[in-house]
Amino acid sequence: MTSSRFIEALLGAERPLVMEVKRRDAHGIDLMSGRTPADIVAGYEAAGAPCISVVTGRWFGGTPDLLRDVARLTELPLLQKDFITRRDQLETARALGASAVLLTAALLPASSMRSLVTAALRTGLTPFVEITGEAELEHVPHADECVIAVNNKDIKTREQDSGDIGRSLALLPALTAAGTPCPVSASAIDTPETAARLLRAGYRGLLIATALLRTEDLHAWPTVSGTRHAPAA
Ligand SMILES: O=P(O)(O)OC[C@@H](O)[C@@H](O)c1c[nH]c2ccccc12
Repeated sequence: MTSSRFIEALLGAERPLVMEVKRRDAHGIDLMSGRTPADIVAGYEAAGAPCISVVTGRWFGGTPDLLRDVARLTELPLLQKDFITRRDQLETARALGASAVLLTAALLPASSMRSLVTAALRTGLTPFVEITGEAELEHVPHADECVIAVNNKDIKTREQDSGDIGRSLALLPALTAAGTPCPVSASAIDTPETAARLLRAGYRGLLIATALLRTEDLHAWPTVSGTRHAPAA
């Protein structure tokens, strides 16, 4: 049993999508379309978001203030998405209102990953560890207390590729074997059908920004019970 509010919320959700607030996509294209963070958060809450991700990283037009603003708007557990490399950033994340923090395996030496996971847990934050390959799983301690997410895009090329959902499908058994209670697939999930396919494969959460910020109807995105009853694609 986990003591993580973030993990509990995802595991208990009818629509287990980590809905993301992201100002721009990787190509610099605006995703807000004139809406405020309050408009977006209200839409996400109405669609039953169990938790919300806030991109504070500059590549995507984010700032730490965006996290603070979203934290004032909602009680939902929040994930900070940025490039965390130092322990003091964990304290800051907590102070801004985060419940979980992104730790990106592709960008962190193994020793830093180990110490940041442990430090995050000690700070009361859930590590949201993002990987792109099986070898990166070796450096994740306390996996039973972490969300482990497969990034379908390549962070080293600043996510300018179109992504490969097959990566998530291939890595799910390794994630489960590593011991995370909450395997997540992140990035490049562009349609409700792709989302349903990943949930049917066994993912317990999906992290989506671009497609949700562009969708006309958040309620068209899958729910757990809808997915269970749908005929296999
Ligand atoms: O817009 P998408 O393709 O749905 O992707 C969301 C999310 O995975 C992406 O925003 C992301 C993945 N890793 C990051 C690291 C920092 C900031 C943002 C990210």
